[in-house]
Amino acid sequence: MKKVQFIEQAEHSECGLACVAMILNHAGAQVRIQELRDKYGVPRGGYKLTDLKNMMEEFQVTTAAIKVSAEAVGDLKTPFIAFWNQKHYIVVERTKKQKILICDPATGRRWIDQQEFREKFSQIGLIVKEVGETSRFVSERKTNFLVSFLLKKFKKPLLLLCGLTMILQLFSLAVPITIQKLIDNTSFLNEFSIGAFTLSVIIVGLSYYALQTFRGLIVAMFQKSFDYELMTHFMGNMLRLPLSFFINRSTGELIFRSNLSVYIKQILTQKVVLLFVDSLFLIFYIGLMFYYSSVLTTISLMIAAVIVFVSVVNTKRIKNFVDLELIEQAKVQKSITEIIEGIETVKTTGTEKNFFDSWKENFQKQIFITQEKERFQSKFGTIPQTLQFLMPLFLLCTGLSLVGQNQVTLGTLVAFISLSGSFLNPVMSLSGVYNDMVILKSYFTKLEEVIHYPVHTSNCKEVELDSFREISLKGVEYSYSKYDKPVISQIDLQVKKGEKVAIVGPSGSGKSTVLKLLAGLIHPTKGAVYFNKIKLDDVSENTKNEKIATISQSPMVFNMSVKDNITLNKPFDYGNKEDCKKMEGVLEDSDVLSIVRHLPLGIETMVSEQGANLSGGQRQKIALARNLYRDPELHLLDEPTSALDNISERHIMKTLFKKDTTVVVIAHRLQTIKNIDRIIVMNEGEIVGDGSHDYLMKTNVYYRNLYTEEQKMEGVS
Ligand SMILES: Nc1ncnc2c1ncn2[C@@H]1O[C@H](COP(=O)(O)OP(=O)(O)OP(=O)(O)O)[C@@H](O)[C@H]1O
Repeated sequence: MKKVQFIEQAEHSECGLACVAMILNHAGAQVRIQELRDKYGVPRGGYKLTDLKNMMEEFQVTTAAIKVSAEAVGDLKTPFIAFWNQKHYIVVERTKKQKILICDPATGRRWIDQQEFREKFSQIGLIVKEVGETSRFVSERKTNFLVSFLLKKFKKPLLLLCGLTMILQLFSLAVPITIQKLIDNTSFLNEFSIGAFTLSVIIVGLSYYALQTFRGLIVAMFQKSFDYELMTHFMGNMLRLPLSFFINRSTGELIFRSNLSVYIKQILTQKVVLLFVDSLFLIFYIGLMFYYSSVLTTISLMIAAVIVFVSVVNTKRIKNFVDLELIEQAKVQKSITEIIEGIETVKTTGTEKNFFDSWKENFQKQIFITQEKERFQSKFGTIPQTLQFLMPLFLLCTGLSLVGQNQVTLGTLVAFISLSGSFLNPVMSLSGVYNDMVILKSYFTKLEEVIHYPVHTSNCKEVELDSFREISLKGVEYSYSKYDKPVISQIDLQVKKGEKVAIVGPSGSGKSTVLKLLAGLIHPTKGAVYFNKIKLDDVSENTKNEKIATISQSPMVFNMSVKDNITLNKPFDYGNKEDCKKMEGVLEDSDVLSIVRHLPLGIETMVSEQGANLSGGQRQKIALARNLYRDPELHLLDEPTSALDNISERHIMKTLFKKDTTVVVIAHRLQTIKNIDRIIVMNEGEIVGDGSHDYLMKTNVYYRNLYTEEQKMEGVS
């Protein structure tokens, strides 16, 4: 029966997508989860069963959703998607009388018993009815990144490494030949003189030492540059990824992935080079062994075949353990990151024990799997080692009888045993390396998602623009996933140079989404955003960075000085009058002056990680100062003063609106934007009002309601 290729979910809400990918691949449509993610997106709450059905239909795999009891699943055609625990999807791969093999995208492939199945199965399944021809869709494969990366950047050191390893192998080949000559041919030593022989041994020993040292140095150099290149590639790519990539992904999981390069480089340098060289040398060894004795060679080859067989069988199981281990390790990393990031909430809610227990549960699972892996390795991984240990004894027994029959000389037997030891080393390392290659693949798939994630690029040449004249949204719609209702729709909005526009509306009405679209952080699913009548996607990053400055709802302050947080590491010269004047203006306008006045080192005072030594309002002021320092032509501000007191808020808004730059601001207090020229009112993803406060109060029921509600809350009649 064809096995289901297990696919792990990368985000908490993509279990459905992973199950679809597993079923589609099983049906013959080679599709990766990343490709489905790009095509359908990932809704925050996950997919409905009908969405999964529709997706598979697009690949010509017809399915049917059925209600079925846990007892009756044995009659269903496998694999199928099962609704699990009322909140999750898994694939049921096989059913036996007492056991069921499941592929859970969150925890891996495992056999479970009937009782667990009965407890967790939510009695709904999606079974495959028919597989059409066109499902044999083969997506365009990227060339193997690792191979092309290695060949492009490390061809020379790798060749050098292979060359050196080959020379070192030749040394080990020379030893048995010499032993045979010494034992069988006593005149051999006379031909040479003891002194000359000893000298040759010393020279050979020194050369071996020099070569080993040189090889070690090359390995160290290769590891350093491989680590550097892979990580810079990973980080470079990660920073270029669109915001949508990070929206539903866990920080801990991403950190965990970035750390995998350490293992990859170790496996690559210590094992893969050996694999290449060893496989070349096996042919030499076998040839020489045959030359010495075909009977003994046959015995050695049989033992080697058993070793390879056992190792390959073991490897499959070990790969399973490694996949599970990686999933659990990532979970542990995720929970640690979450606890550290949310330590304030953990403390204020008094939930230290709950978080500790949840971390402990994950950690226990992780170490349990590691222990299972180690136990398996000690039970079965040692079979090849035992055979390796026994082989010289087998050879000695058979060899001695051959010596008795004068078929081989004693010297040949001793040389053969030494040679077979050297022959078995590559066999052992080959099977070990196969193991490592399989593990390497598991590690690498985790990095690959970041490395291969498509970066949003424009088809046209990017346009540089001198100045900002207007920004507009035309017929814009945005949804987080294909089957989700759009969170905003039919948005037409034009903001001209110099305008001050406020966006207001109830929570969840789509204000931040509009702002993110204007900033180019996300891309419309329908319609387009225009900057000076040019599609925003076609405008160069340079222009966007220069002309637009955005503040998100929870701006980040970094672990650097207040000054560096404002300049974001751009050069700032205290000796330069203009730099100082600009900074003074910014500090005054953003009211950061009131903060730094009380700090011991002024603007050189260090801010803790994530601004932990500042108040929420102080962090907002610094973020505003950062925007002002950039001196953009368009400010996009998402509730930039929500944590500020009324006085600071009024001061900041007043200075912002006084400037001749264009400002689009989402406001949570209507009082502060009452006097602005233009207010956009949003409700349920649509623009329902556009005009001045007075105009909207007269004509717009949504705005009037918002305003009067606020007035009531503030106790003004
Ligand atoms: N990552 C996400 N995945 C799916 N839906 C999302 C995601 N982020 C936001 N939404 C949904 O999009 C809709 C609009 O959200 P948005 O943040 O734009 O509203 P908002 O008006 O700015 O709200 P608030 O005033 O509370 O900030 C909401 O219904 C929200 O639940």
